[in-house]
Amino acid sequence: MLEVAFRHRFPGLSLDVAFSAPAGITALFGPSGCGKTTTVNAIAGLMRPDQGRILLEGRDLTELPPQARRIGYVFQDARLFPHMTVRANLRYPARWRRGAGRDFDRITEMLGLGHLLGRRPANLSGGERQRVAIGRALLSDPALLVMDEPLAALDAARKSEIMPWLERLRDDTRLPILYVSHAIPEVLRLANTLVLMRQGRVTHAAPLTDVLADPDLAPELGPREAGALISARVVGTESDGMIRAATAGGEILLPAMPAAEGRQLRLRILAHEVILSREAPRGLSALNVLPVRITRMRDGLVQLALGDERMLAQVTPRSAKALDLRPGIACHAIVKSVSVLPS
Ligand SMILES: Nc1ncnc2c1ncn2[C@@H]1O[C@H](COP(=O)(O)OP(=O)(O)OP(=O)(O)O)[C@@H](O)[C@H]1O
Repeated sequence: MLEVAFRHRFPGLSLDVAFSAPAGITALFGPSGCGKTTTVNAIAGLMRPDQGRILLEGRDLTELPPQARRIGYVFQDARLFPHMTVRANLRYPARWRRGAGRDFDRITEMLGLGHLLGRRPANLSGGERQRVAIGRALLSDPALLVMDEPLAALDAARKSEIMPWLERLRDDTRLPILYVSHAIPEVLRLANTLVLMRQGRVTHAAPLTDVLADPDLAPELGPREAGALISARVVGTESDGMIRAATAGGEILLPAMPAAEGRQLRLRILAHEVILSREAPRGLSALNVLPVRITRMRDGLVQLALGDERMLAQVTPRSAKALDLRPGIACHAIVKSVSVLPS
């Protein structure tokens, strides 16, 4: 666990930053200039905040020099040593840090680097170079991994190539990973925890699913992005190939895809893809109608309880009035489309 609480004054901006990052990926998200890099620099020991404390697994980092903090870094550009092979790059941290380099085989296997060990960075793709950079950071025996826009320099194809490796890293290690990003798709797919920053302050820090289902916060991610992430489990395949999946509020049909029974999925349901009806609808082309209860409403966004999970629907003030929508009432959520994220 990383626990950050510090204040700092620059001539143009006062920072007051406080959040915790548990194991898994914590995304630091906010507009340009809100203080993300400054926060990372304070954690790394590259700047000294006016006041505050930074604790990593209960260890106070505040007085430690950067090299003693046990933080592994991955930047936008891989920053590998060009004259060294991949193996030598990966072995590099073990030259100067005791305890580093221990899990060489496990980490190279986890990141799929085995067949690249003899190559030099110039002969790797951008995605492969980033994987080596991640491996090198992990082999420095870190207690925290900081990734500052690690995919920003990659094209879309390379981004989707490296994403599953990042998911594996998130799921296979118990490390807290601080992930700075502007990109909503990356945050949605990777983050467990979301820290929203604005003008030098943390406005919210919460599990990603809570932020996405909160009508007060969801708009901060962008007007078209409001919508929840819910979990589901594959229970069967229909004769036409469509997948039946169980959610907290009942079964849902998903587009055909190869999916074994029992597989866990994460479903992204955008607020503007959900229609609400007070009556059970009939004669609709939409396949998925879920029983829900309204829990909160704010500015055209309605939060719905689906069993013990929450989702969002977007409604116009006119429809909200016509249907007399208010917290506490039961209704039916007609879900026009669902996207499935790997889990
Ligand atoms: N060394 C400095 N001296 C004075 N002001 C600074 C200094 N470093 C940062 N700032 C101020 O702090 C603000 C936040 O900078 P920071 O780089 O942390 O933002 P950011 O959220 O990482 O932005 P971006 O997403 O564009 O990288 C800057 O706009 C600037 O006003």
